[in-house]
Amino acid sequence: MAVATARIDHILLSPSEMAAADAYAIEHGVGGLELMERAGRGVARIASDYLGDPSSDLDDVVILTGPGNNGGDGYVAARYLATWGYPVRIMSLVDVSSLQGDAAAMARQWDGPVLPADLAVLSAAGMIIDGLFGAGLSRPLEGQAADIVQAANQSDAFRLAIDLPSGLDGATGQPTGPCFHADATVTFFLKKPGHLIAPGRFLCGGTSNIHVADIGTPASALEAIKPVAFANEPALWSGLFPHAGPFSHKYDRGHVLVLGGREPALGASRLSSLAALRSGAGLVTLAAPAETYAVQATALIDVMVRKFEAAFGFLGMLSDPRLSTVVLGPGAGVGERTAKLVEGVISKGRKAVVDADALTSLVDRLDRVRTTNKGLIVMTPHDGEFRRLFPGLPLDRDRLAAAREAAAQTGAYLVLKGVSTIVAAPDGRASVAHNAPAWLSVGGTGDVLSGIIAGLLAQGMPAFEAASAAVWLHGQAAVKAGRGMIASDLLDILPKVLP
Ligand SMILES: NC(=O)C1=CN([C@@H]2O[C@H](COP(=O)(O)OP(=O)(O)OC[C@H]3O[C@@H](n4cnc5c(N)ncnc54)[C@H](OP(=O)(O)O)[C@@H]3O)[C@@H](O)[C@H]2O)[C@@H](O)CC1
Ligand SMILES: Nc1ncnc2c1ncn2[C@@H]1O[C@H](COP(=O)(O)OP(=O)(O)O)[C@@H](O)[C@H]1O
Ligand SMILES: [K+]
Repeated sequence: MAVATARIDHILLSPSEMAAADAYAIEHGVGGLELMERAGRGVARIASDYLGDPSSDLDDVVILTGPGNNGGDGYVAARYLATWGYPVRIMSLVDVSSLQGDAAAMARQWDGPVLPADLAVLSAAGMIIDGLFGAGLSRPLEGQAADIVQAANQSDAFRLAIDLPSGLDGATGQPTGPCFHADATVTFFLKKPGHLIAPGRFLCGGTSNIHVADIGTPASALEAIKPVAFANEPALWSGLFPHAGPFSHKYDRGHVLVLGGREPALGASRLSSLAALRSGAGLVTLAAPAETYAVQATALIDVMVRKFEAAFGFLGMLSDPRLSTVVLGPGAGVGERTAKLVEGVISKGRKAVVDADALTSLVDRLDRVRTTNKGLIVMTPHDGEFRRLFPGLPLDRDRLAAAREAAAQTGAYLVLKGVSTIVAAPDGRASVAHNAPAWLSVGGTGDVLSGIIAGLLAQGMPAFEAASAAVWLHGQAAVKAGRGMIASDLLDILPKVLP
């Protein structure tokens, strides 16, 4: 399938990959000035959508321009908006004579007012468009740039960012220091990871206010760039999503084994078991530690419950080759006993979803997992678990890089949970979710997620797509559940969001 005809809008490009795409466009006959013309026109279009029709009582649109091409886009947007009848002024951070290349050429085409930086003007603006810095941001804002951004943030004006809010790192979604707080953002060709990874997504104005303008970059640019980051949307994984066919048998649809939890978290493994069934697994067995058997067998109707006394009893269940996928962790208890079970499952080559207590049990024991690994492992840490497992990785500075590095180090698929859950594969691919509502942060939802992942793995879905699909479905079910949701609500709603 040629990239040019495939759906591509879920692809994310880092700022350096975007620079390569721009260079490719220029090499292939789309001139730099033409790219900038289209970029600025795209910004003007979106700005006019937010502003409404031009009228004499509109407050000024102030376009902030900086030293690079982001400012060049600002000059183009100014020209279009003025032509369409909006009251526009440019406020330039730099002396216009210092501009170079395309930006200088676009500045020459602007014959309207150019003001020096003046914080008072900002407080009276109706809209502030940020063309200070975009993908070329190379250090934290300071001095006058920082003052302007802070004054813009305090104004009542609508704030629109060109490409990226100034001060936001497009690769990581982290502000590098002072940062423009946009109500909306217009970017070009494709989004960048920083548009989706929190807090970047919120600094850009939230998913529904992040717009992508087509500036003529040929999709064939992606063949050379070979993108490895994706927005977690159905286009990424729906082609591989398992669906029961007319002749499906329950054994074709996978059999998941869930390690049963212990007091006080017996419900955690029940949530995982039911989520695996809801996501389409044909059979689910919960392996209950003997003292919990009666409770679990009474509580569960759709899930089979088997009793075990010791590690060998649990691992002995895997003599049934149909038990292809195991969930380890929810409510399992932290310590050597759980670590041994994880090691045993992994050494038997089963697909393993390693979550919660099983992850904490692996702290300082990750090497054992690496050396016994014969199968496919998906780890689902939240920040606390991630920090304990991978203390050297830059979680606070760059979640995407941290998740990728953890996957590369362990050979496992990483699901780094949080506001914008990241799935990272050992081969470098990563997806960034942007659909989870804040009310998903309630006890037990992580257990549901690990069950969905296992259910999809058991049906043969490849791990990167299975984990990404599970994260998306989990978020989507939570959106549909609405505020006040509890983890078990997700089980009932899941069938309604399945593709
Ligand atoms: N063909 C294309 O490429 C297209 C590009 N497009 C647009 O171009 C934008 C990228 O343009 P760009 O590469 O010129 O970078 P931009 O963000 O304008 O700033 C770089 C300048 O800022 C400076 N600087 C950086 N940080 C700083 C700081 N904290 N404080 C002070 N200075 C700082 C930096 O200086 P330096 O790092 O070299 O010292 C350099 O001078 C992109 O976001 C999109 O809007 C579209 O038109 C589509 C076609
Ligand atoms: N602010 C938030 N917005 C959206 N999703 C969130 C937020 N905080 C947490 N989540 C999600 O909630 C789930 C919590 O999982 P986890 O921390 O494992 O909880 P538990 O162990 O209680 O099941 C994860 O899927 C995570 O991505
Ligand atoms: K900007």
